[in-house]
Amino acid sequence: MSQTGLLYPDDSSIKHLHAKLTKAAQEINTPDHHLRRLLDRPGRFSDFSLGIDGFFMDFSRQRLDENALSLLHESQTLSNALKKFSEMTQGQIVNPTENRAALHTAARGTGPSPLLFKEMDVKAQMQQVNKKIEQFCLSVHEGKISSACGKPFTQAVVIGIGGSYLGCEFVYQALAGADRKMDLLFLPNVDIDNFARVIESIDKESTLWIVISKSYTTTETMANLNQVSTWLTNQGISPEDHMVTITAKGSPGDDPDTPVLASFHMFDFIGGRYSVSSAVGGLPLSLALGYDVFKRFLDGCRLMDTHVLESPAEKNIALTAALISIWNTLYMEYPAQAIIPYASRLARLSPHVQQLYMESLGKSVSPEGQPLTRPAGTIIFGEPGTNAQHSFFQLAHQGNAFPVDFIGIKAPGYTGIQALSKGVTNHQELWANLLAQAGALALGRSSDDPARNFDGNRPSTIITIDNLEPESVGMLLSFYEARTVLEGFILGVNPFDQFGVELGKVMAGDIRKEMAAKNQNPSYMFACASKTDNFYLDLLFRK
Ligand SMILES: O=P(O)(O)OC[C@H]1O[C@](O)(CO)[C@@H](O)[C@@H]1O
Repeated sequence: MSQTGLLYPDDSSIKHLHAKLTKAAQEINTPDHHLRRLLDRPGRFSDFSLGIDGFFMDFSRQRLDENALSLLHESQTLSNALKKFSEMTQGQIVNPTENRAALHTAARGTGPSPLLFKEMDVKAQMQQVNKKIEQFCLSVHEGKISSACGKPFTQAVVIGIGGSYLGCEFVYQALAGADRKMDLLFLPNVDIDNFARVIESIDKESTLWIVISKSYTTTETMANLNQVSTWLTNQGISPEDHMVTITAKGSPGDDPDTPVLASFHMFDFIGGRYSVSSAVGGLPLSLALGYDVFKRFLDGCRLMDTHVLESPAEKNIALTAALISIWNTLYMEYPAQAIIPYASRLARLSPHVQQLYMESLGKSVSPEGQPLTRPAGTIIFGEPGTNAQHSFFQLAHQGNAFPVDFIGIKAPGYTGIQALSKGVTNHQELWANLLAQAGALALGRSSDDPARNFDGNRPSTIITIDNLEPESVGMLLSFYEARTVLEGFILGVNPFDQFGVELGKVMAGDIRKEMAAKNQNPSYMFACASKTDNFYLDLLFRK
């Protein structure tokens, strides 16, 4: 299949489509295409919304019309994005720069059975890992596996960074309503105060440490592992008696002689930012909430996977969202995108999607190494509503506009007594604000006082899920994964490599060597390549 993408430089059909999309954007930027006018069109809401059981997406307040949407679908056709997505779930090499497949979908059972990859039955291997997780967690919960101090494990701390914790933290917080079997804490940052906060919050005698690192070389994670091990030993606890690892087969951490309570494999064909449905999420979430909850989360992921694989393009929710993202970034030229869940339990969704999207699409060359016509991707940020209204929505309404994904939950987790204030419950108040914000951004309100004038015409999508049960959270996670991957395929980038994170690591290594020399020899004179760095090291080490 010939490779192409919306950002490919030399494809004449792409150039022609790009010109049509650019013209369509110019039309949308005319007064008779203000959202006030678009929203008045007959059938606007029904034609610009899509849904499946448990997941509804209303994009009627996005600044596009039938013409623009139809042209955007042409970009999907030209790039064969949906076909490529399907091939991805079957184990084809979709990460050519690392010669890898991307089989995060197989971790929840999506794709053919058996799913053979390099003579390995991938699904069978993953089911084996999940079986091991289920059995280990049951033993911990039943006290058959307990701490070296003879106590049951009641808390677990994930030592991991990036995709080795962000997705897990998002899902753990989202599922806060589930019966908690253990508390889960996270130690991602090498900042010693992150460690300090964690040890203040745990009982060391009943805490299990979960080291998660696909490479087992990430400096921060290895430094935290060393810090925790040193602290435990100093506290009279043998680290290996309170530790499990999750790492790739053959990584430095995958040493059968490493004495830990248990070790679980992750696979090199699952990238960190796509790994929460693998053991990376499976073990911590099953320890905290029970394996059945994790299994229900996987069921939700698979439901959305199936929709993306089986629905026709014009009914495809994740594809449509990917096309809208491309439209807003490339043609409407918005500077960023916000994810604003009107649910405090989804507070960690945008940090997870930040890595998922920006580490996947923040590229400037095609998988074949061709410079793209412009760098891909945009900035993702977000906070829960209604908090965001009292933080940065001033700019959303009257400043440099940006599109918003509003996420609403039909039924909150809390089912206790609910007071009425101004005649409504708090959950209803939450929804009143969500709907009002989307409306105000779209419609605005004219005023003779310029400071009080709202020009509106500011785009948003409203995503509604039934609740914060595991299945709903799984659908939401898979939706953003699929939206990211499809956008990458359509643009013509490899969504699965991340060489951009390497230079900083190398330069930190050079500075680290200078610091280590000083620690060895206090009279050492810093000799960083950069005089600025020498200034800061002198400052840092000055007594
Ligand atoms: O799981 P590892 O190998 O420690 O990597 C942690 C994170 O660091 C990154 O590799 C970026 O440096 C992410 O892609 C990854 O999720």
